[in-house]
Amino acid sequence: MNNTILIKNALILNLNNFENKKQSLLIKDDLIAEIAETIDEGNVDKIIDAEGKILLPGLINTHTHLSMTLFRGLADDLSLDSWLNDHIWPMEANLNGDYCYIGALLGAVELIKSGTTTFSDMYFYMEDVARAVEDAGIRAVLSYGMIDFGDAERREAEIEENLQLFKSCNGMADGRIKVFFGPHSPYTASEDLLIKVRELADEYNMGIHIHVSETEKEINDSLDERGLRPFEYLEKIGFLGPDVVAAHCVWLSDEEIEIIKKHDVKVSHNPCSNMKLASGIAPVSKLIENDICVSIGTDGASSNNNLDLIEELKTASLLQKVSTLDPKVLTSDEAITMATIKGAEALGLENEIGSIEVGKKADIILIDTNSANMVPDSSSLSSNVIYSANGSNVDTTICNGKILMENKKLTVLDEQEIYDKARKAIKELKEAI
Ligand SMILES: N[C@@H](CCSC[C@H]1O[C@@H](n2cnc3c(=O)[nH]cnc32)[C@H](O)[C@@H]1O)C(=O)O
Ligand SMILES: [Zn+2]
Repeated sequence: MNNTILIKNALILNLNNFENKKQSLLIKDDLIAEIAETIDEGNVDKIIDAEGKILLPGLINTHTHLSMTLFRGLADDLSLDSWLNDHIWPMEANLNGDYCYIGALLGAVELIKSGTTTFSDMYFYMEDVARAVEDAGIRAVLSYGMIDFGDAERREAEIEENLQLFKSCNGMADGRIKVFFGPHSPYTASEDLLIKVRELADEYNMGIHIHVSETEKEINDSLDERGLRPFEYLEKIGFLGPDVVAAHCVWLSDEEIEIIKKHDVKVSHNPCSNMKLASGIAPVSKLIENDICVSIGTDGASSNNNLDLIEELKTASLLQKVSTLDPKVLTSDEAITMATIKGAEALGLENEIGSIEVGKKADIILIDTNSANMVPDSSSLSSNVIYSANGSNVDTTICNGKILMENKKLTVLDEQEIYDKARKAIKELKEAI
């Protein structure tokens, strides 16, 4: 017996279809089954009237630390170095699986409410994050953040932990969960760790999620230590490939842009985190000019401080315009692709998600234009979404054919209960310091 949902009168914002034409879309089980001007309403289980609403693919956030919602507002106005070493890492020392589960659920509430259906995460206690993903109904790529600082024993344990996560969670939750390797960065993971990860990623056909070239300090330290910039070093040790998603990529030489292009490395751009930690401005328009796949990420809620991907896209666009003094760069159409098809490509999921096409997974959101900040209707749907809207204009969120929010009401998660538990968790974590 199929579960069918008909969405009618929707303005579909698709990659090749930036038109204002009302259409209907039929969901059968977890898939988009039909898109047409009209679809027969008989025999469908549920009808959603999307009059005045823009329909687009569920958004894809390619760099998060979801459980860090617990540390939102904990330590603001600091550099990355001090923020991590003096504040975040001491707090993280007291985390456990239950705290990470509740932090991930809080993150999931925020993602669903702001229209993100897929996120790529790197953190600890990832089996518990997987449990939260399963319960919340969203889609995720999960990696365990591996750090060895050159310690061989720690290296073995970290790799084992990530492999264990792969074995226990890859394909879990009706295929909504996929597992990647998560070597934290070239400054916290040793050359031996990175080389081993490359070998295992090839063996297990797993992607790799890593932070690269986030701050100027990272570049200078890398030059001091090895005489090479981070991407030059990663290329030299044979680490790079099309399965690598590099978060940040702020400090890049022209030669490194060539290296990224040559190895088809995927970039996750995180403008709010880069601005807040004063890390710098990633040369995104230059990367796009070079046909490099640039996706979008929020980073953790503790360096952002929210997970609103529409706000992130607007920031990305405006930041490129002001830094190049060219208003034509990073248009709203390009911004939409960063959170949809480019995000899917970055995660190797382009055949499943990232666009509204028959046969793809039914990961769909509706944005209500009947809101003060979206009236009158812009001639371009993407302009109205990127420049005028924010996550709170998202009205309906569907993932894998299941409705997770309708008319701004969550259908699966109990948000008040989650807020209360998250407040209690952070209180306990602060007391433990
Ligand atoms: N197994 C590791 C866990 C690493 S999880 C990933 C780490 O990335 C940290 N993190 C969050 N945002 C950033 C960032 O922007 N740059 C670098 N690290 C970050 C986060 O706090 C967490 O410690 C360990 O034993 O420490
Ligand atoms: Zn990060």
